[in-house]
Amino acid sequence: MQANTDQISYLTQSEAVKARFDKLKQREVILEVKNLTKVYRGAKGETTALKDVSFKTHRREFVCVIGPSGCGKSTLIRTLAGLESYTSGEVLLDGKPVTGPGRDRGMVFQGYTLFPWLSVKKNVMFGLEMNGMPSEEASREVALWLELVGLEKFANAYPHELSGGMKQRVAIARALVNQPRILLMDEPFGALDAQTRCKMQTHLLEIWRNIDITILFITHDLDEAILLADRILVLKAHPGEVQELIEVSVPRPRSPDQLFTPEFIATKARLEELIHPPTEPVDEDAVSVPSRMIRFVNVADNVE
Ligand SMILES: Nc1ncnc2c1ncn2[C@@H]1O[C@H](COP(=O)(O)OP(=O)(O)OP(=O)(O)O)[C@@H](O)[C@H]1O
Repeated sequence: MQANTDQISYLTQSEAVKARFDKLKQREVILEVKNLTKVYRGAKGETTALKDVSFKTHRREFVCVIGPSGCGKSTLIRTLAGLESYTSGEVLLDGKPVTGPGRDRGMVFQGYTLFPWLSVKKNVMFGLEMNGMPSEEASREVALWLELVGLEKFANAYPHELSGGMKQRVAIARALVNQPRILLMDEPFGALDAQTRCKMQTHLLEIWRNIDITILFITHDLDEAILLADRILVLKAHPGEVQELIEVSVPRPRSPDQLFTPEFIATKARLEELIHPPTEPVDEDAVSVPSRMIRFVNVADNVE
């Protein structure tokens, strides 16, 4: 693939992309986060994980959240899921405050969270049955969602018989079967190999195109964020604050073939600039490589 080196600004939008954003912003707001602040108080003192974070997500919008380690991505998604309390601010779903977990939010995590003792079908049915849906009806519902994620032939398989990508497809079906208003995804493809990850990204876009779902997706991978998102929320760390909410100018439909287009390159350069600024303060997780390495074995030959 040849890189297209024509330089454009990441802010430049074609007429079609601009028209799409204009339309998107007219859609109803599904999620509104207003001045969200979360302070953890522990033995070592206070940590402001999120400070005055504000943004809106429109119906059927795909928003990715990126930022350096410790910028509060997990805290944000856990708060939106209702699994974490917040110190101040507001989280509104369809205009109503989020006060705890609810079926209106579906969750998909990086770790495989399927019940190993249940079949694929039973894993997806679990939530419906817990909510009192009769088995026969739940079974019919599940069949539709398994078809959507391409796993209808694996309904009776058990999680240990599935690949990592297939397990995540089950997790997506399980989250969607409750027909949530928003799907919250915390690095769902982070544990997959590069090829499976790429297939899953394409598959997720296909699902998103076909159903009425709004997605908030956390990732460390800049290419993944650009490939998937309408807008990318960039957070900075210590404290976790919004740096920029970027409208991705890469036209849809998206595919990995766009990786070297001017829009993609310009957006990625901007994200790199925000996440790895030249005068970056000391990163607490950075591992420094010692200039001289201790040898633990007395080998006669050098390997290179
Ligand atoms: N339970 C907790 N108690 C105290 N501090 C916490 C707790 N959970 C997170 N933090 C702190 O809050 C900040 C944000 O953490 P969080 O895990 O949300 O960041 P993150 O962006 O998801 O990080 P990573 O990308 O490394 O997973 C960090 O400084 C972290 O040390």
